[in-house]
Amino acid sequence: MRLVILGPPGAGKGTQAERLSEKYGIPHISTGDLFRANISEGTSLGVEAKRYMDAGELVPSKVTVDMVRSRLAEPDATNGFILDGFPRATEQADALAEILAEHGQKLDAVVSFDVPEDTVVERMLARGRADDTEEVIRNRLHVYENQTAPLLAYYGDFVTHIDAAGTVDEVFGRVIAQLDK
Ligand SMILES: Nc1ncnc2c1ncn2[C@@H]1O[C@H](COP(=O)(O)OP(=O)(O)O)[C@@H](O)[C@H]1O
Ligand SMILES: [Mg+2]
Repeated sequence: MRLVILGPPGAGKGTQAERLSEKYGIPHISTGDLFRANISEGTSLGVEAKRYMDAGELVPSKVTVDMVRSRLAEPDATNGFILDGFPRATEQADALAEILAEHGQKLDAVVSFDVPEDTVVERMLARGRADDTEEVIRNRLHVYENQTAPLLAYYGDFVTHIDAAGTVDEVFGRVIAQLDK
């Protein structure tokens, strides 16, 4: 299964992607996690990405797409993957379609986690990651509305909408009920 998870920051994409990865035996690929790993390892990609992440801005698509392209070329991703945090802009969605076409593949599903803004802000403040301060959160939500939300129209009827309010177990139940259809 080749799956993309969309939704605002704090919607619970990473949590659910982890569980889906276990259930379906396919890798959870999170661009945010890949950037954070690069930051801890002190790579030049990490140094570049950190500037944008600290401000709640998108890392430039060129470097992001290159990173995803090499990750998807790894053997564990040949039979499927769960993409979390990518694509985050329509040009990234175009790039993803191209990468998949190069492998003779296409997406099986795009799942959108729908959750009210108040809830995501609460969740992020509770999580307290480095980029989870109130000011950066505000900017990330703004960037989400402007650059990422248009992906819902981009994928149109292909999107499966999930109510992402509720407990982790409740949301997981809703996701697999849709995917197992
Ligand atoms: N596809 C992407 N394109 C550009 N920047 C990205 C992308 N994915 C992650 N980032 C950067 O990493 C930050 C954190 O992303 P992420 O961990 O996915 O946040 P969340 O889990 O709250 O949605 C983003 O605010 C952005 O700076
Ligand atoms: Mg996440």
